[in-house]
Amino acid sequence: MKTMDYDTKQSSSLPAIEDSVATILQAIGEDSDREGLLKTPQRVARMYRELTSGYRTDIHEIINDAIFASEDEDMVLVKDISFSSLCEHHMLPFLGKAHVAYIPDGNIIGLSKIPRIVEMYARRLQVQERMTAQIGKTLFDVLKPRGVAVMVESVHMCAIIRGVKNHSTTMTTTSMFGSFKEDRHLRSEFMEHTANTSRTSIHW
Ligand SMILES: Nc1nc2c(ncn2[C@@H]2O[C@H](COP(=O)(O)OP(=O)(O)OP(=O)(O)O)[C@@H](O)[C@H]2O)c(=O)[nH]1
Ligand SMILES: [Zn+2]
Repeated sequence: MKTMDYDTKQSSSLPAIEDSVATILQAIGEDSDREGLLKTPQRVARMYRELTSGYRTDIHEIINDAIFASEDEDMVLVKDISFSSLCEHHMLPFLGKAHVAYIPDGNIIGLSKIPRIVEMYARRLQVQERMTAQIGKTLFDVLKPRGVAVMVESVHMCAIIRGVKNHSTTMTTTSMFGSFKEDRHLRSEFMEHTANTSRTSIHW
């Protein structure tokens, strides 16, 4: 498979994150030597490594050649893929669901690979719009289907626990490629399928 630019950053330095967290603890007036905080810098460093693992994910390892020939030409829709990401402005979580559809053009992809692509882009510092587009573009590139549609619905902690403190707002973003971009009937069909999704589970 051809190597493509998936905007990855390979390194993550645990000691540098630990030092920075210790600095923050001191800066907010905490005693970083008290028992409850002794291991906090290491825990937080491991947490950030986990939450940003998508920078170090290899798309080809994920796909693992699970692309299969198929005559099917109808829409394939994988709904309610749960994810959590970090907003790049505040480094606070935003979490919700992604819905991904494609129209095959000779090939289908292993079901689990779509949530894995979502995870790859969620586990980075993101804005929801870019994450939505990256998921769609990657599926469009690796599978080469007739079209791809992605919808992401989420709640942003940075708008809930701080700042505007709006507890009921959700954000919905879409990204369309190929036939979904060109054909508004196809787009409407996708929107209808995703309209019934259970939004309550991502309400705060
Ligand atoms: N479009 C978009 N905006 C986001 C996303 N995540 C966070 N934001 C917004 O990014 C903006 C950053 O605005 P700034 O004015 O620079 O930061 P701020 O002073 O903390 O802003 P407030 O949240 O309004 O207090 C805020 O409006 C956030 O709500 C996202 O995924 N997409
Ligand atoms: Zn934010």
